[in-house]
Amino acid sequence: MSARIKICGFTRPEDALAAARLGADAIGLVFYAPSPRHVSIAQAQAIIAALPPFVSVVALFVNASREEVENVLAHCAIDILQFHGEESPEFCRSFQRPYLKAVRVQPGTDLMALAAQYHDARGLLTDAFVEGAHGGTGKTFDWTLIPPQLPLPLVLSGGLDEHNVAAAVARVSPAAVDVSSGVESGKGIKSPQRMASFIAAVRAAQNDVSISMRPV
Ligand SMILES: O=C(O)c1ccccc1NCC(=O)[C@H](O)[C@H](O)COP(=O)(O)O
Repeated sequence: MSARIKICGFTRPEDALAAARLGADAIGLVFYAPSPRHVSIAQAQAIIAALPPFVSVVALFVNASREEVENVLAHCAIDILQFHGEESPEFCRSFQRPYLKAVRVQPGTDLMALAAQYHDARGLLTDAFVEGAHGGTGKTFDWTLIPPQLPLPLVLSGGLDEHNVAAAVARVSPAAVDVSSGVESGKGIKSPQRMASFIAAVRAAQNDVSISMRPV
């Protein structure tokens, strides 16, 4: 099955519409105030309103309160929640919505144990561990730290771009890839050219089934 493509960190409706037209499966909205990609509820509503049908909207939080998450859910048409901090499994599953749990991977990270704890997640999103940052860093991590038998769908992220995503897909055969910095021309400003190149690279990698390593 082909890897789904999520592009994260939109701040402008026109960029999200361009992503959808280019074939992105999902767009991510960052509800985390310290991020340069943070969106308000009004911005999120405008971005969502610009999308055609059948593009999933992912709302990203970092250690948000229950009230913050519920406020976003009350005002925006969100399909999937993404928890990018130290949220407990109980917190993640308490909204009765599909969710992704993000994990910042470094040597010693036990992804099998995390997959067991967050067993009802729609997927485990693996990002790079960077001291003092929660995400959107543009940094890659060592993909060999991902166990081949991970029991949850893998959403690979962290420093992906049009130049390395084909190798990433070939190496770990993720269920989905997630990118932010790697398709930008500025923080929160997505480049249509870079998004097109990224999506083309994912699709091209998948046509070369001979180099896929993860069993389906
Ligand atoms: O994008 C941000 O600014 C951000 C801030 C805090 C937590 C998560 C954030 N983004 C999360 C994403 O989903 C990114 O797509 C993921 O971290 C990969 O980012 P990048 O390495 O820039 O592609």
